[in-house]
Amino acid sequence: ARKIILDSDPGHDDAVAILLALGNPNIELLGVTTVGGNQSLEKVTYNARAVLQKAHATDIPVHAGCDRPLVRKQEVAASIHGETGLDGVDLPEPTRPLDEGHAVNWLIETIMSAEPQSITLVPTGPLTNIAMAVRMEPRIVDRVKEVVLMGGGYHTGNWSAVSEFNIKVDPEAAHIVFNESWPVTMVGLDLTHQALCTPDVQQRIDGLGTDLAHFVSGLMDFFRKTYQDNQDFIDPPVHDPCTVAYLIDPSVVQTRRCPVDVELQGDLTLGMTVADLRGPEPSAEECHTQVATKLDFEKFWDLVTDAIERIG
Ligand SMILES: Nc1ccc([C@@H]2N[C@H](CO)[C@@H](O)[C@H]2O)cc1
Ligand SMILES: [Ca+2]
Repeated sequence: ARKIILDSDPGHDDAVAILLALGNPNIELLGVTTVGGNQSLEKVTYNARAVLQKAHATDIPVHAGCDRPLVRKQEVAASIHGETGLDGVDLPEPTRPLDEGHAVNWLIETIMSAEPQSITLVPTGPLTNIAMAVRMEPRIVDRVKEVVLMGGGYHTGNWSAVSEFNIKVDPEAAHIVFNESWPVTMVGLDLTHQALCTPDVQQRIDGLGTDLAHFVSGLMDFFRKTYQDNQDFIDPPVHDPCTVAYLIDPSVVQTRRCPVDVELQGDLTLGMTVADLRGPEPSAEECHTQVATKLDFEKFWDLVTDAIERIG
């Protein structure tokens, strides 16, 4: 199984990413680290613990990380995820205490003590923790198998005309992550806006009939409402689990190898992930970054539904 660490800011779609990682047998979730993003660090950390509790996964460690971006002031997405960061459902009280120690230290220790190339980093929030880890221990870059992150977009934005929330709230951190030599797969909005939780999809999940299934359906009800009210979508795009789905079955997500860098200076373009799609596709030796382009909608939702069913 593919060993992964989810660095997240739950968040309705982060919650689904956690469940997909827990429920799919091809993924071994080593732990969850949290970062301030969709809501405050305190709130997203509680949410991560509560989602794991909901899935009876109290063996999974949760470490809290950075509570704000490296340079800029914190910006949350309460308009989308609500005041708690996971509005719309009742959360169980976590029984597992928050794990001791800062997430950045745990990330470094875990990666440096593991078999080289055995751990995949899956960030689904702002990249503050990952950037800090790289600066504290540069050797993790060569030991991590790859980074598959939800963030950015090469032809669209959601927090400005051209930039995506996870990148825009901490563009300096993203610049660090994209410019290290490790393999980076950017699962951006171009891909994740295809991962719509349509009423049919939601009914299929709800129809599993379990408490967890109804919980996920409740998350989607709230997410649909905020996406309709604030982003002019009919159905909510469930961004974060697209990263895990790609790791489970690469055929679910088509990719295109290309240089990607992050804008730090632009007035209009701050946080934009600029992908150079011109010319022939470079090789992996020439270019360490690739972007996700096309989702296999049916396969994706099969994986999500199957994972929820397996958790029970
Ligand atoms: N409008 C909006 C803002 C932030 C997010 C969160 N940031 C990423 C998508 O921009 C996902 O990780 C999701 O958790 C989703 C929608
Ligand atoms: Ca997220």
